[in-house]
Amino acid sequence: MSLLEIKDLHVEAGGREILKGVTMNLEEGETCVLFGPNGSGKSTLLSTIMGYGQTTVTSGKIIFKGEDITGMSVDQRAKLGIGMMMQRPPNVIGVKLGELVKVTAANGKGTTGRENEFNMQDFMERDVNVGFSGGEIKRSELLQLSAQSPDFVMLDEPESGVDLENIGLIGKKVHELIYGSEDGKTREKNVSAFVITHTGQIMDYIGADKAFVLIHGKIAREGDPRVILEDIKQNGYGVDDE
Ligand SMILES: Nc1ncnc2c1ncn2[C@@H]1O[C@H](COP(=O)(O)OP(=O)(O)OP(=O)(O)O)[C@@H](O)[C@H]1O
Repeated sequence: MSLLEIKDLHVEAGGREILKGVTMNLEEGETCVLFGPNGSGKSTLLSTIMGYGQTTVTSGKIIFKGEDITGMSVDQRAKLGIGMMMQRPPNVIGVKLGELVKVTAANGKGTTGRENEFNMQDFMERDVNVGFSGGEIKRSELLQLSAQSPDFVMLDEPESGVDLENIGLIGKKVHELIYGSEDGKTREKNVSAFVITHTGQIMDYIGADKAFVLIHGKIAREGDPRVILEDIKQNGYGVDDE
């Protein structure tokens, strides 16, 4: 059964059309990766599904769990079970990470008190994201997602900017978010996921069922993630700048 259906989605930002008719389907329990060159609209697609950011949907539809969510607010979408790890989340001055995690857990299905697992114990009294390094932001975003425990999780380049020591931690926590366990031996849940990756590194930690390639605001290709990744590594995206 389809969990997410995107139908001919057109999105504008800054007076320019960024998404030019995206149509795609994500099945329940499926993990999909999204490849594409810089500036092709990947983050815009994820933010538009989340309902976050300064973009305008000019036409098309986003259907989640059979419901048209195109015009819904971010918090309505979060309540329906959508969660997102942003590439560059905003600083939230005056709100401590610990407070945010508590509120998120109260509205979601996850739990609090897990900061040690994410190596975030020294950050709970700090304002959200203020002065956090790139890797610290990733761990903080994952901690918040674990408190929300969404049914559908979108991750915008979870491995980018993460050092070699922390990549294992991030990979395990992403695995846990999707399957309910860190080690991959047991599957307590099967959350659906949509993950942007340039390198495919995160695929060492999660089983990707399908890949999409977004080029110039359109899905140019769909298929086996490993075949597509290998092809991109060998041949590039084969596109010129517009
Ligand atoms: N609010 C905005 N105003 C103007 N332009 C925008 C806005 N948001 C996004 N864009 C533009 O839309 C294009 C797509 O951006 P987006 O961040 O979605 O690309 P991406 O595929 O995620 O790129 P990358 O791989 O570099 O992260 C870019 O050219 C970006 O500058």
